[in-house]
Amino acid sequence: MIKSDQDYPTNAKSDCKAVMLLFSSNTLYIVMTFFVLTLILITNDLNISVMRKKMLKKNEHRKYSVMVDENNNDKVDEKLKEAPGPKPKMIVGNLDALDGYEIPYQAFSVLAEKYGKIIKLQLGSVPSMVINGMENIKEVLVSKGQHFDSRPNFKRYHMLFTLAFCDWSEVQRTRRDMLIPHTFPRKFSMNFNRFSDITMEHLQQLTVEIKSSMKELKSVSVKPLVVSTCANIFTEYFTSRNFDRDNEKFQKLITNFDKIFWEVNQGYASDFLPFLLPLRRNQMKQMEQWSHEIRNFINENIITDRFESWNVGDEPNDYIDSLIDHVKQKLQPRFEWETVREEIKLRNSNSLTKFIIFIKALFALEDIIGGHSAVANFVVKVLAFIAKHKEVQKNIQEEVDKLLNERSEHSVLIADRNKLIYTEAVIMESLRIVTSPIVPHVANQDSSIDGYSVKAGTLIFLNNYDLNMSPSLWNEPEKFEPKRFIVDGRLVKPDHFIPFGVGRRSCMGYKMVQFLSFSIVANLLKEFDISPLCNEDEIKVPVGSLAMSENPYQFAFNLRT
Ligand code: HEM
Repeated sequence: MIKSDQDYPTNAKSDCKAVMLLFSSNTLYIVMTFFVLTLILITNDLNISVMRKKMLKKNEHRKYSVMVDENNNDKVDEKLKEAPGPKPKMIVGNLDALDGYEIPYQAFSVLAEKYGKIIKLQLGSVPSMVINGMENIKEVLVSKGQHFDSRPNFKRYHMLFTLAFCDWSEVQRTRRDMLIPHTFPRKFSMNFNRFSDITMEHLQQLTVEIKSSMKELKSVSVKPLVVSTCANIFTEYFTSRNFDRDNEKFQKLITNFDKIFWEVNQGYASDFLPFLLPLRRNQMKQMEQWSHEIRNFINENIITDRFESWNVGDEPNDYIDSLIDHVKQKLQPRFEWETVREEIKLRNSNSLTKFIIFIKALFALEDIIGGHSAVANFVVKVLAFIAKHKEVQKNIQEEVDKLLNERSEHSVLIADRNKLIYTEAVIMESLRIVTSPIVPHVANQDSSIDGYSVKAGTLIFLNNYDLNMSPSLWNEPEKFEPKRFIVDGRLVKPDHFIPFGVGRRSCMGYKMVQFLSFSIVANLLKEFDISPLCNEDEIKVPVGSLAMSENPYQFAFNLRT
C-alpha cells in the first residue's frame, strides 16, 4: 500500500498546535505559563541583544548597513528602508502566518503577494526575513555572500549535521576544500573511476536483491534496498569500508541517519520559541541517542584502526585518509581527533555544555557519510515519479536500450550522463519538484538586501520553493514534465533553477546526487519495469520536501523481456 509521507512524527504544525493549546486551554495555567515565558523571553531577548551588541561592536565603524562594491569591498549605504511585513503578535510574533500550509514555504509566496519580495517577520524570538526572487536571492548568496554566511543557532541543529549548520570560518573553508577532490571528482580522474566502479558493483548487488525479493513477494519495498545500497557506496568510497547488509549495527546506522535526515527537514515552533523545548524533551533525547550511536559506530568500525595505522607521508587513498593525515600532521587550521571522546563525555554528563559542539574531524566525516540518506530519499522519489508516469518510464528505457545496443558494455556508466539527455531531464524535473528549501542563512553583520536594511543576527529564508514552482517561471509548474529541460535536443538548466544553492555555502554533495541518481535509475530501468500496486493517481510525491517516512512506497518490479 502507498502510505502518505507523514509516518515519522510531528512537524511545525504540531508545535504550533502546542502553542495554541498553551494559549487556549486553562486560564490559570496560562497566567502561570505567561509569567514564566515572559521571564524566559526577557532573558532570551537579553541574550540576543548582548549577541547583537557583540556583533555590532565588531563592526563599530559601520554606522549604517553595508553594501558590496564591484571590487567586493564593503561600502556604506545610508538610505535604507525597513522591510514590510505583518504586525507581530506577542510572544509568537508572526509564527501564526506560517500555520496551515503543507510546507511553510508556500506561506512565503502568499506573504510575498501582500508585502512584496522582501518580507520582515518576527518568528518567536528570532528576527527573520523572507527573500523572494532570483535577483534578491543572488544578492544574499553571491554578491553579499560574506554578509550572510552564518547558520541559525537552533539547539536541534547542534546535534545534527554540523558541516551544513555551523557558521562560516577558516575551518569550514578548509573542510570544504578538502572535500572537493572527493565529492566533485573530475571526469576520468582516479576518484571518478573509483566512484564509478564502486557504484556499478553495488548496483549489481541491488539488482540481485530486487530479483530475490520478487521471488518471495509480489511487491518490493524499495526504500530499504536503495538506502542500504547508497550507504554502502558512500562508506566504501569515502572510507574504503563495506558492510554486510545483514549487519544489524550497520542497519541501525542507516536508520539513525534516515531519522536524523527527516528531523533536519522539519521546522518546529520550538526552534523559534526556545521555551517550548521542554515539550520536545523526549524527541531531543532521541536525537542525541541517534547521533551518539552514529558516532560510536563510525569511531569503532571505521576510524580507530585507520587512525592508529596511518603513517604521516603516506599517499591518501580516500577522504578519511586526508582527514587523518591533516590531523596527524597537525596542519592548520587544527582538527582535533581526540575531542571526539571529550564530546562523548560531555554528552554523557548532564551539564549544559553538552550542547557545545566543537569542530572535529569526525563530524566532517559523519556529515558526508550521512549524505547517503539525502541521495537515497531522492532516488526513491524519482522512482515514484517513474512508476506514476508510464510514458516517462518508457522514454528512459528507449534511451537506455539505444545506448546499450550501440556498444558491448552491459551497464549504464556514470560517464554516460551526457549521452542520456532524457534520463538526466527526469532527474532535474524530480529535483525541481521535491527539493527541500535552501538551508536558512543568518546575517553575520548589518547589511541590506534590495535596499532594505538587515540587522546582524537576522535569519534569512531564501524562497527557492517559489523559484521551482512559480507559474511566472515555469509552464504548468505542478505537472511532472522532464521535457521542459530539453531545448533543441540539449539539456538546458534555467538560471533560476538552483536546487543545491549557490555561493560559498552551496551543497558539497550535488555531484554525488547527480551521479548516483542517474546510474541507479538508468540501470534499474534497463532491467525492470516498475509499476505501482495501486492506481497511479494514488502515488503521492509531496512538493518541496526531500525527506520521507521510513518506507512509504511498494512497487512491483517485473523483469523486462
Ligand atoms: C537531493 C539531494 C540534495 C539536495 C537537494 C541538497 C541541497 C542542498 C542545499 C540547498 C544546501 C544549502 C545551500 C545554501 O545554504 O546555500 C546544501 C548544503 C549542503 N549539502 Fe546538500 N543537498 C543534497 C545532497 C547532499 C549530499 C549527498 C551531500 C554529501 C555528500 C551534501 C552535502 C552538503 C553540505 C556539506 C552542505 C553544507 C555546505 C555549507 O554549509 O558549507 N548534500 N545542500
